[in-house]
Amino acid sequence: MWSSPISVGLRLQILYWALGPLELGLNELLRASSLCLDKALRARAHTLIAQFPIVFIVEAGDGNSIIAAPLLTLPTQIMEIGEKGNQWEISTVAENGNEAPGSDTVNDVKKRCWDQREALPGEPHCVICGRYGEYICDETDDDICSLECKHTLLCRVAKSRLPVGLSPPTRLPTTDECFYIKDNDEKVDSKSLTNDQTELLRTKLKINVRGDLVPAPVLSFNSCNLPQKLLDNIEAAGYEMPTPVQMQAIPAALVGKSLLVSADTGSGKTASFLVPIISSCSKLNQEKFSNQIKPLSIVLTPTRELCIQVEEQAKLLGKGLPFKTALVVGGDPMAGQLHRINQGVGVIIATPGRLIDLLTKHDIELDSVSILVLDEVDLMLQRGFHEQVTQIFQALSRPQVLMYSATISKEVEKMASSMVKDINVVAVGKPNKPNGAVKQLPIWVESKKKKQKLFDILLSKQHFMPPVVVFVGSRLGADLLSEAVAVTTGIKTLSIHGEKPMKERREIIQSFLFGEVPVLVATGVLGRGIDLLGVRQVIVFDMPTSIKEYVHQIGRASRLGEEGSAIVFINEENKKIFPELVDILKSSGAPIPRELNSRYTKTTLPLGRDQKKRKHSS
Ligand SMILES: Nc1ncnc2c1ncn2[C@@H]1O[C@H](COP(=O)(O)OP(=O)(O)OP(=O)(O)O)[C@@H](O)[C@H]1O
Repeated sequence: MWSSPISVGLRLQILYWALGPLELGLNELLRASSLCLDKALRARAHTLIAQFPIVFIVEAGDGNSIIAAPLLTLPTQIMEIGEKGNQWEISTVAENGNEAPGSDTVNDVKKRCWDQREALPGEPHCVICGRYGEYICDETDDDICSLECKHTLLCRVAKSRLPVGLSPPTRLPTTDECFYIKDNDEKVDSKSLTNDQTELLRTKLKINVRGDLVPAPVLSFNSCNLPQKLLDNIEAAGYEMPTPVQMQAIPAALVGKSLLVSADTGSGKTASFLVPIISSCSKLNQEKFSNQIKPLSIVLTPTRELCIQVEEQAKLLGKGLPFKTALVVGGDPMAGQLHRINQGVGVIIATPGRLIDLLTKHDIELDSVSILVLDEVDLMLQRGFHEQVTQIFQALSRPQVLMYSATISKEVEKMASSMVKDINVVAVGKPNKPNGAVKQLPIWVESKKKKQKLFDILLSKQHFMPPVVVFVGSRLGADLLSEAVAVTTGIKTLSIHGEKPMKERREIIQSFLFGEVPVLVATGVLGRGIDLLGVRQVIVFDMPTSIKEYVHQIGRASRLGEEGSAIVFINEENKKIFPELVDILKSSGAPIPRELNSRYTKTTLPLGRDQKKRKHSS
């Protein structure tokens, strides 16, 4: 056991680095301070330790009494920070995943999750944290590692039994790949990372980058030279640390790179373009163009709902800064939108059709627009939107272009590169795959039995996890199904689709998010980008015709890596997407229904010799 006291009163910092086998000098380490005694942070840190070999370096806030040096030679250490009298005590509690020598907790029931060791291959895993599942929870018969995880498990079970309409679950910490850093004084200078270190960091964060001179990822919002007010707003929004896509995209966008970014649904892509926009606009407004009344940036999204949501987030992050927003969507009066733009705005958030309408009917100068964002870019470059987007693009004078989606194909990449020269590609995680936190449960259901199956699920205490979004393929279908659900099950249900007036759509989403209505039947209008906090279950009643839309729809069941589930109805009518669906299900480790498997095998396996002959002779 190694320990060292630090006098209370000194601000403590935890510096850490996912080192792997690499050895770095202290000066080369990323500097990142954080409130090390915060319980949630410690829990998260321990999760990180479970994933990577990490060195924790602890130093006092005055920067002098660095006690990290001896640790650098020990690549995997787990440190505990505790209070003793008026001293903080720091001790090694584990090394390389084993109990630390002298630990007296070996035979006791483990209290906390991080007291438990990693599970070896073949050993039982804790259903909550994945560590060694040393105990069995009597109430549920699940393997668990500690009292702490037992408590979490029982809370979850209790929550899943809550009656319909109660408040949505609280947020869990962000994904494990996220690093918590909150350095108050010292700025992390990513330029000081060597190429090898940058590569290592990107590998750890599953970031892939193509293009020239893309800056290294940052581990903290504080490292981005953002206006202090913006940093305050980020903190007030509860963003303790950047998500991986934000770590890479924010610094790259801030140096003016045009980007094509793909990352999982619910991984924080919106803030990764809003933060650079707000930063540049408010700096411009403050420093040079205090009287600037021309719009400085444009965000285009495919739906009104998404525009509203992006504007809300922009307002939240831009609060108190010289940065105004204008929402330009159909359904709201154009005069008000025009008036707002003429007052001078930092960003116009618009659907392409309405913006073109506004531009053709009124004289709006866009020559000051320096950033254009295409959210859900794969959809924006598809027929229907492509022409409008090109028209808007041509009205601008060579802006920096930031394009985002969870699904970006090679074809979209080609189109993006032909539209914008020297575009840099940033891909976080596995491209075009569903968010791994969403458990997919495909069920083979014949079309005429789908309604009954849905009612059964909604009436089942075990399977119904409100609030639930049910995705259907048509507007009429949405209305009819929502009515049928309400009548048959007695559960309050509403429908939402593009034919309903804007005001009504807003109210429906609100009552759903407030828990007044536990089931919402929606068309694709809610399929992309919408951040339905609290929704952990999606039912895909009508399988969309494209696998991309499927990935987006089931993505509504998880935000920032929180676990969710998607029950998916499939049958013969979806055969066009069987190959892609099977591929997605296989790569996600999801079960594949027998009927799907046999049909897929029939349609995709190369013909055997006999079959070929028969085919030839017929
Ligand atoms: N750094 C952060 N820390 C904590 N929460 C965050 C952070 N960044 C974003 N969020 C929250 O995470 C949620 C998901 O973010 P967002 O909607 O931007 O995801 P997305 O990647 O755009 O998803 P989709 O592909 O579904 O549109 C939002 O509620 C957002 O407020």
